[in-house]
Amino acid sequence: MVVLSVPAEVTVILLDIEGTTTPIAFVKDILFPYIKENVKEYLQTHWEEEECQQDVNLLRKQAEEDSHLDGAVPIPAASGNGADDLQRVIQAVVDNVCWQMSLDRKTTALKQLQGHMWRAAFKAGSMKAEFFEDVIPAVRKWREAGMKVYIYSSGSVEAQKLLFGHSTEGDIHELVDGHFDTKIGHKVESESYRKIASSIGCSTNNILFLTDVTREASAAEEADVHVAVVVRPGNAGLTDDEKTYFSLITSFSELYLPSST
Ligand SMILES: CSCCC(=O)C(=O)COP(=O)(O)O
Ligand SMILES: [Mg+2]
Repeated sequence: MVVLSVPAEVTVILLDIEGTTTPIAFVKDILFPYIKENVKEYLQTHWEEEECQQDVNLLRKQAEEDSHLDGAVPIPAASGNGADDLQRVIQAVVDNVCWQMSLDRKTTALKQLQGHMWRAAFKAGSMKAEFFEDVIPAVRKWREAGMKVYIYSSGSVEAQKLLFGHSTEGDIHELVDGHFDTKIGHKVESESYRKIASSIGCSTNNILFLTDVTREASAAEEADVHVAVVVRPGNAGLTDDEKTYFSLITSFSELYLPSST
């Protein structure tokens, strides 16, 4: 088995979710289709609620920022004049969400609505989050060795907590010390990793970030964060240069903590 030694200065392990702790297939085949199939009904049912209105307002603001993009879908304000007008606005929100999802966009607006929609499915028990089988034992071991474990995903913090609270292995939220999402900044921007370190109260070189996306690994590395790229079944392939440049692991069990036995 390949072993990657974790530098002694590392005290925090920061984990991506999709493609790292969790199969991309779970996200693409279960989480995302749930949104596409239910978004219209969700909006119709929850439209009058404060939370739903905040989600729509954020999506509308994002749509304004996206107006220069090819295929962008604007979201008009509701005039308050009748059911037809309301249905027109709801359809625009649906089309905007589907357009963003077709591009796998990671905007805070999209991720916030998705998190609110998944809440019902997870709480009803009709959806359970999948984790690769090495993840939970490894995280337990790291914590026993004194490591802190944080999550940094484009999925909203609320959605992340749903995944850890409703997994196929039960409620495992206590394995995580804290969560970050795109509200702290985008995962391909190095400043996000500096802000995360500052929020945790450590230096960037105390963090080891595990992700499947090399652009995220490069951004973290630029901020002096240690990185390893996680190669999982179903992940996008890496170029030969990426394979040579980055430390690669195929399972969390390949990480060796000098402080553990
Ligand atoms: C709570 S994760 C839901 C999946 C998701 O929406 C997503 O964008 C995953 O992105 P990641 O940064 O974990 O690769
Ligand atoms: Mg990922």
